[in-house]
Amino acid sequence: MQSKDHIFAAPIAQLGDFCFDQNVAEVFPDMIKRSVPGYSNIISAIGMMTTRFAQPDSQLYDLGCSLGAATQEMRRNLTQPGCRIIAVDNSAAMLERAASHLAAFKSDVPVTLTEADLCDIEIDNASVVVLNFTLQFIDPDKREALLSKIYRGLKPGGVLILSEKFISADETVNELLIDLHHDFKRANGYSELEISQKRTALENVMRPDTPELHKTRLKRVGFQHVDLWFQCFNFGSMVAIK
Ligand SMILES: Nc1ncnc2c1ncn2[C@@H]1O[C@H](C[S@+](CC[C@H]([NH3+])C(=O)[O-])CC(=O)[O-])[C@@H](O)[C@H]1O
Ligand SMILES: O=C(O)C(=O)Cc1ccccc1
Repeated sequence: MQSKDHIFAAPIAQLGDFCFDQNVAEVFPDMIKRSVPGYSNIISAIGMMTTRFAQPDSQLYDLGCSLGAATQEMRRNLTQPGCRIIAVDNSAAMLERAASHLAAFKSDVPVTLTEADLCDIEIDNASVVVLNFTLQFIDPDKREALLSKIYRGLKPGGVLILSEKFISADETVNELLIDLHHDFKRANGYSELEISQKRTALENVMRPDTPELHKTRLKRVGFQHVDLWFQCFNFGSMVAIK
């Protein structure tokens, strides 16, 4: 049985910053499905891109893996021999549950779960790197260094799939996309209170960039081919090829 997300359902007197603790890990599959438009389409496409971009005897990275949804989809779609998936998160609660979720599926592909800050890990011999809604939680001043490290760790022809919440440079469109996202959450059963409390809790921890900034930065660190391949409201996914 999967637990339903009621984290922001009751009024919270002293609303702290959102964090990926045990309570969030417990309800995470329900939370992400009801909160992120296009999430399941993006997970499927990560599998499809794995089939295309994985190179024999290389490493695949799932950075900010949470419960390992992208890891599982990569593992299921991996056809090349000699590969290994490295799934990294800095939340112990998430990794604990990721281990049991992944153990529920049979697979010959080795997966290493690593508890670490993405800013401290090494990336090497990589053919596929996934940042699925994770870069938005990294300190904005550290984003370019992280992307540069990923670029250097990728093999020629390797791919980075970068999914994010976006802001729009046009204020009117920005407000429209935020409103449409709130409509999406309402349609998925979240109340006004849940929507507004979560919005406040996320303010200091999730700092989205514009798609234009993402594209310029990916090119600046060296990626030759960069574009958006999916967008639904203010959520989307980019592909960057070395
Ligand atoms: N500095 C950091 N170092 C490592 N992990 C971090 C850091 N900051 C945040 N995280 C981790 O990044 C994940 C972001 S969720 C990713 C969903 C997943 N990719 C999915 O495809 O289901 C997205 C969301 O909840 O919107 C959380 O598990 C954090 O613990
Ligand atoms: O719920 C929201 O409003 C979001 O922006 C997405 C989200 C989903 C899961 C954890 C944190 C943020």
